[in-house]
Amino acid sequence: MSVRVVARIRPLLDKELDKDTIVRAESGGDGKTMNIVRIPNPKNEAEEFSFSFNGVYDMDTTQEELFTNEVAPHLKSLFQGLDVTIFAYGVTGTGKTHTMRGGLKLAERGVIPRLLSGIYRRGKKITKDSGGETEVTVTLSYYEIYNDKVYDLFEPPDKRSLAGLPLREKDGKTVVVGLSERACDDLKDFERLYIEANNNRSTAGTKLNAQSSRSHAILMVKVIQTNGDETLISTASAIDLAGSEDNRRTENNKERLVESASINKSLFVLSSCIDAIGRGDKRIPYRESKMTRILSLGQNNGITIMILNLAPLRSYHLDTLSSLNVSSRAKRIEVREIENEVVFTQPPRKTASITGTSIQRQPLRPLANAHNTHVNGASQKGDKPAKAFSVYSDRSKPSGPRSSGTAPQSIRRTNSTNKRPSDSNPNSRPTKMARPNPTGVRSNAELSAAKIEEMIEKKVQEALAHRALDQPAPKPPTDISEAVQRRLEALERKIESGEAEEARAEGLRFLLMAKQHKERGEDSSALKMYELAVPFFPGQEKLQKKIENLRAKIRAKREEAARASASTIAESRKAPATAPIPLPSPPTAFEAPEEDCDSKPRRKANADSDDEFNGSAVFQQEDYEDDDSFSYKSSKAKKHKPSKSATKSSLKIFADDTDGSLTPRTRHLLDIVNSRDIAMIKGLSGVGAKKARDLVEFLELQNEDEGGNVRTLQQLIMVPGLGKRSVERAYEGVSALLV
Ligand SMILES: Nc1ncnc2c1ncn2[C@@H]1O[C@H](COP(=O)(O)OP(=O)(O)OP(=O)(O)O)[C@@H](O)[C@H]1O
Repeated sequence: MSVRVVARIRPLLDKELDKDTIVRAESGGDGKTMNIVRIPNPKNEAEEFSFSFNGVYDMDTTQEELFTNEVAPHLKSLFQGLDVTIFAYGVTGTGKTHTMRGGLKLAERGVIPRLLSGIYRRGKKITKDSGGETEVTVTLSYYEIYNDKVYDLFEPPDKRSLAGLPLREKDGKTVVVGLSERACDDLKDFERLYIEANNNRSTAGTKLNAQSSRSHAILMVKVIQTNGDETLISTASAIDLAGSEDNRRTENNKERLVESASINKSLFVLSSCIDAIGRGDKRIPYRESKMTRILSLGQNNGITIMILNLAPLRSYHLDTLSSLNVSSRAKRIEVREIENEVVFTQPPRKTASITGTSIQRQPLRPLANAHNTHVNGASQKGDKPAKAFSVYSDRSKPSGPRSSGTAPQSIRRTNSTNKRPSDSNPNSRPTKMARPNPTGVRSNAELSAAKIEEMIEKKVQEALAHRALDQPAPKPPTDISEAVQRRLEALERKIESGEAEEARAEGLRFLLMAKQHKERGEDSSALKMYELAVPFFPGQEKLQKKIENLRAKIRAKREEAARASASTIAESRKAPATAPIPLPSPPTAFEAPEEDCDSKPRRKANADSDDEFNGSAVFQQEDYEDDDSFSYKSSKAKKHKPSKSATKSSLKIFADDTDGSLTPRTRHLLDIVNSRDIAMIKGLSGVGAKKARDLVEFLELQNEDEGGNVRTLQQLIMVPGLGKRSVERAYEGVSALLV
């Protein structure tokens, strides 16, 4: 089944009543159902474009009509085990939040409260029809993606960590690690939780919308049906995306601009994903933004409904065309309608009990289609400690009075391997816990896994607090085992280096994207990416210069385009039009419209060429010579000054690089790497899941025209995060396989 795409045109607001409207809904072939949106060609008002959708809702459509037609029919499928994803997409101020959340009055309630109401009603009916044998429970997770960071909306903002919650791929699904989950028994519960959580959402007034969402908000409603020892879990996700905005119209200040650039970037990636899926590309750039990773359009099973929100106003003309264009392409995305399977519960493990209630360790299990890892931790507000650092924490949380007993405690998915949770969870580190304790101070076996995690988290908090105070962290307590101690130290080291590295890597990603946009001739997008890179490289004069040059170039292009269009109009007044005006390719949500008429890929050979990125034009050599995350990209510079690791490598395995001929082993290793198949890559010795993901992410950022592939082992060791030792180990592993 394809993604169902419906468009909704919002009415004029009071302040807009005198404004010109240009968007119309029309019925298609049968003369009854509205499924066409019409909008004039901005270059020739006499001509109209039409876009067809699975449904079109005009200005008079009520909240109830939209829900009844588009969402209610899928409630049955949800209870049959299908996941349902509904997301609102559109330019800022077009009514996404109104559609998804709506107002407080009954008639104004949006898709989300109506969805919950429908779920409770159906759940009660199922329980009643089964004579009370089937129990239906509902849990909620709610998070936002703000500036490409994930934050739990059930946590107050002051408890957020700077880095946000990490994402992990698990069994082909993206999960948010450390996200809380709340039991939600009825609509009253829901309203309380939802209103409270929405207060934590990042919104702000902009010129285009007095209460503009500055983040993408994702509500996950998990429906758990239990009958004896059988459990069926399905998830309804309701997503209110932030709106794309043209910053020449928003008059956004610096902070809003950063948010806006991040919003626009993620929406641009979404439209690139839609394009890539439409073209049938092998690689879809999901990983370039967290939102697209989570949304996983075309990869998620179940039912997906995209609601395109439109404003009818002329002032939105180009933006409206852009979003019409993106969403009409989304219609072609196929989604597999696969139901979740019924699974059998297993008795709770006795050892997992800490507080008297039975609490199971299950942070990273592939549970349902949840993005959530605390399946049974339907925690109450205030239970959760401040998260200043995101560690894998499967520490059981004390259940609040309401939460205990509401969410099932021991649900297992059959699509996970038939292992016990701790077996399939790499973070539970059972081997470390089982190590003998040479100090004899305290046996590891006496520590529960949850206790260890608690100690680690406490330690991490302490380290962070001391770092903030610029004081050395205190010596660790002596009553912990050596294994735990080693892990604590490793974590501390990670904290020390992690944040800076993460920030640098993010900055470099923006630079790389800028380069790619520039090479495609998309100067406005390139400019945005350079601007996004600025906070990561403060005071870089060359970067500033680059931005200024690009701005000047865009300005010059606009002036030239204006002159050209003025002369075309003059010409056309002289001569009658004979040929039809070709359908322009509307700008993407991210592109400045002016570029659209001239967005063909082209290469420049002037001084402004991005080839500078391969040398030190933007950054002085000393700025990045220690930065191996940048060194691979500086391949040309490296030719002149090979890295120490490259020149000094005495290893025989690197010898076959030099004469250009590759041994079968090297070729085999590079084939695995270039396959970009994470499962295969992480199977290499010395390359874990994280390195595999980073490697694939890195490869995806490489330009196709630069080859896009790693061709030698020397290049492979220069890939950020790998290094010589990992490559040697991977090579040795391949050797062992081939021997
Ligand atoms: N169908 C509708 N009926 C009545 N008012 C609407 C409708 N759709 C939107 N509005 C009003 O339009 C304004 C903008 O809507 P909303 O905040 O939902 O836009 P948005 O697309 O979520 O914007 P942003 O992306 O900036 O968050 C609000 O005042 C909202 O109440």
